[in-house]
Amino acid sequence: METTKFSYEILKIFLVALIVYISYYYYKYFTRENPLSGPFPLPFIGNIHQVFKNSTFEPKIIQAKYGDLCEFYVGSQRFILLNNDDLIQKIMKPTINGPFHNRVNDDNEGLKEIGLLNTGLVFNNDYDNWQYHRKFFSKVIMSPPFIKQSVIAVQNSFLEMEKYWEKFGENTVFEFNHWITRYFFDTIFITTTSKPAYALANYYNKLTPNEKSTLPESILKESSTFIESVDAFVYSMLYFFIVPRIVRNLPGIKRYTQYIKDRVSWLRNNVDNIIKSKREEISKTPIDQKLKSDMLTMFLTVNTERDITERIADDLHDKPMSDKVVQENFMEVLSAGIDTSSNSMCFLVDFLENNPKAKQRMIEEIERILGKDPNSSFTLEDLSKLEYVEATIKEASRLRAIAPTLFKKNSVPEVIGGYKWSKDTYFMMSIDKIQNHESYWKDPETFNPDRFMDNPESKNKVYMFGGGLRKCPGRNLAMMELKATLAMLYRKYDVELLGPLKGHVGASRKCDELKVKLRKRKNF
Ligand code: HEM
Repeated sequence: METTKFSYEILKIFLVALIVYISYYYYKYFTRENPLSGPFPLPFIGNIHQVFKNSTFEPKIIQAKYGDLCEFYVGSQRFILLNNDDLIQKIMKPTINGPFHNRVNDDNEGLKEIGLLNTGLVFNNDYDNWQYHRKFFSKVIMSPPFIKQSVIAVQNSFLEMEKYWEKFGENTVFEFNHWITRYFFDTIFITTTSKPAYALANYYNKLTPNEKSTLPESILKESSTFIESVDAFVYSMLYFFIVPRIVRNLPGIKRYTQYIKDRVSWLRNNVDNIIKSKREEISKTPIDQKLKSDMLTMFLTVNTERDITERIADDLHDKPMSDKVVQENFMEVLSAGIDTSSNSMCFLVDFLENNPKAKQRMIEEIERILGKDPNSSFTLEDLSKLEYVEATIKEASRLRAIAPTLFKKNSVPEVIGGYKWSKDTYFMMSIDKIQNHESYWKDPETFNPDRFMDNPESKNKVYMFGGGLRKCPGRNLAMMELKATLAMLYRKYDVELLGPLKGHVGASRKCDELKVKLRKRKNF
């Protein structure tokens, strides 16, 4: 009897709390600033069920129904969805310490929980701290010596990948997306640490259990778990940012939340080991001997007596970087630099194989500029002459943006789309829609790299690398890598697609499956 009464009291409290929550939720909704059209939100989830379809984030569905300036909710968080180029001009201006500098609010509990708020670059709201990291990042990654070194690394990785392809023979079905992820992983890893990761070799060994290629001792014990964890780390950014705590902790979902947390902490521990080993290498290198010029060594020596960065840091930031800060920067290089390039490459192959005329034109340019010998090496200067290849990359990115949505928020009240918005409004730019908007692009659905050759100005309307002060600092490196990879693949191989590309959109657009056959070209 007592127990029944107690349960009844608990139920009563629960119901009252629920009614208060729902009433408050809808009070906030009906009194919101500048009501726009958009789907009606539900308590707790908002419009999650309408923007996520088959695990894919699809704000385009909202735009199609509610227009270029509209809104939707995730939980109780309101997002203003911007779907045309005019609406984002102010946000994309590179203004120092401008009002749209940050992507997220200072109090985002999810990003705090996963340890991503105000660290590194991506979710760093502390302008001075961000500026220090950014300066360092830009000076290293965008510097011609670093990119020249990467041109060599990318060619070496491709040669290694081909060696394995040759062993399999021409009738093999290759899971292109898996090969290319490992190829970019090896390339980025060697340029950032001077150490080989052997991700390609490990993958080859996994596919051929009877014919193992022997591997020397590596700094990285488990390259496939490492790649999986980088993947989870990238996903954690969207997941912890967007999914409300209450949903993350629902029975069933909680296990998945824990899985992501475990992967991220596994990655952090392993990155710490790499840093430790690099520190040891530096301390064991005699003082009169030159240190390696990789990115990790730069991070670890900046503002020390062995600084190899030629004082990239400025007088305001004159302290060495702690291991924690190095860990954050290094994880951002891995998370931002591998998936983005490998997924771009998969979508490019898919487009080119479905558009033989553009492919032919691209191959002609490659052969004209790099020569007919498919084994000859090339330089950064050679790659910079590949204009049609660049147009192809832009066009693929226009149609299948790797970052199909970008978030920004305003730190002071601002006017966007004719409405004045209070500070801390979330704006979501639908890059997918903006880059396919029929009011700017002729035949937007058609793959046509020539549009950039005929009208070079329109390149500025493609936001492959975002915009403003936070535009991707890896853009020169990424463009070089994509051009080089397209050139090495297409000057030597005929690619046969064995089915449609399968993919989805999570934190970024991802290729989940691309099966191909690779045959050496007949004329070679
Ligand atoms: C095809 C390859 C790539 C694509 C499509 C890409 C795209 C982007 C985009 C769209 C942004 C957001 C910009 C904005 O908010 O306006 C971004 C930011 C960023 N990217 Fe990339 N990226 C690529 C490769 C790389 C590489 C190779 C690196 C580093 C090695 C890198 C490092 C970063 C970092 C650190 C940020 C955050 C910058 C900040 O907040 O200040 N990315 N990237």
